[in-house]
Amino acid sequence: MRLTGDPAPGTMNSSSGSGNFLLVPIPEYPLLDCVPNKTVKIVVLGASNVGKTALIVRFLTKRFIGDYEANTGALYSRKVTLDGEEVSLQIQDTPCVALQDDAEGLYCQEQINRSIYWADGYVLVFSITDHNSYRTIQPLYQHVRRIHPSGNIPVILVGNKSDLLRARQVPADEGETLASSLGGVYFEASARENHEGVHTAFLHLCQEVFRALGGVNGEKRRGGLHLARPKSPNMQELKRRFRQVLSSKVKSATTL
Ligand SMILES: Nc1nc2c(ncn2[C@@H]2O[C@H](COP(=O)(O)OP(=O)(O)OP(=O)(O)O)[C@@H](O)[C@H]2O)c(=O)[nH]1
Repeated sequence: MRLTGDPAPGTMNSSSGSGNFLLVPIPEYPLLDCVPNKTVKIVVLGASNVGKTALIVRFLTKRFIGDYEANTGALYSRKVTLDGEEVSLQIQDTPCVALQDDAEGLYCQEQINRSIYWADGYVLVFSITDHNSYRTIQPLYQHVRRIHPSGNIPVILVGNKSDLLRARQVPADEGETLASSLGGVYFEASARENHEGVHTAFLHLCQEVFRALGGVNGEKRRGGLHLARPKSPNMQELKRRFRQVLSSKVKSATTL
């Protein structure tokens, strides 16, 4: 969801007492200043109403914000310290995805596909109170895989709304099993009640991405995560050149 209000770019306000915060994406410094290879790009994906925006806002501001409008996909930027190094973190909020009637395909806007392509790491969110939102995760992950068919996909699975235990529809062990089948870690969190859980989850993914990109001292692998396989050598062309070299050698031998 998008946060309510239309404040001037670069501002963050709270209307005191009402709990109705106004917030826009806040680049803490111009995106152009971002140091290549020290930018961690994360996208938050999931079904409708699972708390994607609430989680991002909780992570960035330590606050829970209750009033939202439909999400148009905001990009948030922030500096974080990872492995002792200052890194530019960008978090992309997204509109919701939904299962198609056959429950295997996804309704997924083009804007989301672009975000998936752009990102280095993925926060897949469902609500523990909504089994349908849980069922979207596997097809959603497959969708990410289709966009990044090769290589490592840093991912975490977040079961949000853990404060609503009485309404739980997805047991924690189902979340854990699913996360490990995707090669990620499962976190249960409540954007409403708790900052620590949300912080731990996001930071875990940031670290994973940062290390995958090369970390502090490692070889920089930006793009390496998503690099298309190098083209295999063109054998026809190689043979043609080989014949050419051979025939020129034969010619020079016969002319001696
Ligand atoms: N109880 C509870 N409610 C939450 C929590 N997180 C979000 N909500 C509420 O759930 C609703 C949806 O939250 P959003 O953050 O807008 O969810 P979203 O996934 O961005 O929604 P879409 O825009 O539909 O994609 C809002 O009413 C939030 O106040 C949580 O941890 N616990």
